[in-house]
Amino acid sequence: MVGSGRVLTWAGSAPRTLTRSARRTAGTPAAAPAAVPQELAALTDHTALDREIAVEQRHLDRVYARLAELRRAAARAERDGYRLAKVGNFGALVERDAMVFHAAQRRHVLDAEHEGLVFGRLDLREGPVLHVGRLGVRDDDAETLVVDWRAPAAEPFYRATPAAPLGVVRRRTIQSSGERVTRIEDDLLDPVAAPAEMTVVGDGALLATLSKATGRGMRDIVATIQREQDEAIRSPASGVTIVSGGPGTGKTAVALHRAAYLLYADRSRYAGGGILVVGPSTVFVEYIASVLPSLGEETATLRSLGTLFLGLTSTRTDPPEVAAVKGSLRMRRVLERAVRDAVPDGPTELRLLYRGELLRLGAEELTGIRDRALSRGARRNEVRRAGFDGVFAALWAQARRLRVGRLPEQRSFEDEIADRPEFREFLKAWWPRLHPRHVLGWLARPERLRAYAGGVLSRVEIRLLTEAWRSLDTEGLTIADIALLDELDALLGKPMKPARARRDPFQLAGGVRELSTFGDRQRAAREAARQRPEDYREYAHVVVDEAQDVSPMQWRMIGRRGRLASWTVVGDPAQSAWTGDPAELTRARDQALGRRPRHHFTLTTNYRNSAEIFAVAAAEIRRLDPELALPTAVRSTGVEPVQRVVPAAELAEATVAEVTTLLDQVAGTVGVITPVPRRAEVAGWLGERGGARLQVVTSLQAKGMEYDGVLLVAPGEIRADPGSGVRTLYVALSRATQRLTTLEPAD
Ligand SMILES: Nc1ncnc2c1ncn2[C@@H]1O[C@H](COP(=O)(O)OP(=O)(O)OP(=O)(O)O)[C@@H](O)[C@H]1O
Repeated sequence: MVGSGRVLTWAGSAPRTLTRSARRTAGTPAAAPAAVPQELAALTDHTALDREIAVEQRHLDRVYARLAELRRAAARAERDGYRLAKVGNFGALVERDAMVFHAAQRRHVLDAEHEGLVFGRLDLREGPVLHVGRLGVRDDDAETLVVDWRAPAAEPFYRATPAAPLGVVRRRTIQSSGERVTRIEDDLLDPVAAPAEMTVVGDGALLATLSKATGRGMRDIVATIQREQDEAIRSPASGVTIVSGGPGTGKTAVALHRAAYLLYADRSRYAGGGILVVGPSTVFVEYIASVLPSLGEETATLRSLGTLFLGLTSTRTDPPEVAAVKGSLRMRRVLERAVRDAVPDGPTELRLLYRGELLRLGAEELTGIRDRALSRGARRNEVRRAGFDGVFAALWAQARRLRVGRLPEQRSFEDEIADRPEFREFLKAWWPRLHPRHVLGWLARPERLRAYAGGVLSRVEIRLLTEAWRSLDTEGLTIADIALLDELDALLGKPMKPARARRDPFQLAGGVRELSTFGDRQRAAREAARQRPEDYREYAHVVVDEAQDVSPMQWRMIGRRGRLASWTVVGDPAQSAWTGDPAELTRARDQALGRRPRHHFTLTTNYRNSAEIFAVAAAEIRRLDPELALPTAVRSTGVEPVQRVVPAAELAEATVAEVTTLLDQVAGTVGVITPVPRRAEVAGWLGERGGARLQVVTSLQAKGMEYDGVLLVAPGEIRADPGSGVRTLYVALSRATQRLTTLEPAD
């Protein structure tokens, strides 16, 4: 494994029985395969490979036979268990629990995890051989057939290196298709302890995996997690785990595997409370959506920053300079002023004829009543009643001052007025129940924005917002607007509703555990996730991906959902498009994460890009910071990126031609990355070409994405943005696994 050093490098997948001299090569760290030494190449022996595959096949056959048995036993045990439960006492319930749990757990997970069930083997200095897989399986005499990848016993599979073999002599990665072993890849970690007959085969599992074509969705990396990644995945459950590293270092993969690890380590806490995974865009969330289900975990909630608030979906991005204003903490002050203001076009006075006298409240009095009701941080939707009471009190005082004849008791006076439809209409129009979207609409009125933002935002910033919100009604919300809506929601508050107790799906009343099987628990966790209200905020764990692009206002939005949570935060500052105040960003982030202890991890190897592609991306970011520590790309393909300049008039034609070439050259996906304003135009040029293999995204949507081939259209326009152009271009240049072409239009 990378970082642990390749032990032997083989031509093709030919196996080799170790010789003394070969063993001595173990422990030489090398990120990419070296040339095959002559002396070793001579030892190529296909029979040895077949023999090793046959050994693993025998084990796999045992595992699947045992699983079939367990499934049958589980069905039987469940039937018997339910019969027992009919006895109806607590003891019977507990017995049923014990009876069916283990077998049903295996049965359920087997259904989800059939493919690639066993993927690893450890030959240890001492003790029996261990096989590692997607779930744990024991034989009927309690012998361990497979260890769950998340169990402590599996740790050496990910952590052992030649320098610190942790008792592992040989680590083997096993690939299979259905129930058949198709390939094995070995690392010899402790050659001195290796018995003479030990065989070591393969090119190394990691490189074999990385060379596979990219699909539309991200894959899990459970079979090839690297040591530094494993340390982050298994870091303590509490507090905040912060993972940083350059492009392609597996930050997203680590974050998702960590979520699966936490669900394994403490299922009732994390499945019950819920895990929220936040990514930058809907395109990205779709891309990562299959990873957790492929690990047998379906209960996490995946959201993009544009879909975190009350079922709204926004995919539009603002230009960086506008996003910087909308994301600034100063917007809080602007929004606070807005929520205290009078409703636009609402009534400015109240006139009521009461027993021949005119009762009148003017604008000033009404404002005074509103201000008093809203004092001390009261939330507008929650204190409507106080506002109404203020109006009643003012009218009553006036009626008394005017000595209205036959004035009844105050209570009857109020009842009489409250019965009047025109009065009720007034109250509704004067103090309506407000949705955050209403108030955002007020901000889109230039005169109101100027009033709210005066002294808080600069004139330039106010102009930027005015321009941006001019199209609010026609083009809809942007991703940055969603955090403003969430802030407004917090400021406005909710109208009071009677509290409804939440049922804990993991417990029966009286503390008796109702749900006894793993299947039941999984279903209950899914059910709990479904039952969560739209604005659920009590997540047990929050994962923030591409954290470098979360604005201060967005940190506040996410923070509201993670007050009770532990956190995993992954990102790379060098890829940030944030051009606002960095101090604000730190402040908002620290506030969201609170004082929980922090655990920092840095990933240093780029698994995505070929070395040739990453060299181009690295040169771009070095324009900003020549000293920046960058990851090392592990694979070299020998294919240099293509950089073309074409006359602007020929850009469409060249785009179509280059995309066609890339679709031919790579087996997997092709991404076309464009400057934000050009996406629709470029997508139009390409039409239906490439089908599901082709995706056209903006440079901002490209965050976190990965394609086998990338065509980058007009990179110079992306770079030209003075705030974050170079960083955004760095992101775009680091999306490809195999081929990268850039097309620059020339004037
Ligand atoms: N240990 C591993 N084994 C196999 N593949 C891996 C491993 N680690 C990462 N990868 C692959 O490398 C690619 C990049 O991983 P990922 O997207 O998680 O990186 P990232 O650090 O989040 O990148 P970026 O910051 O550029 O968005 C993915 O295809 C992932 O599956």
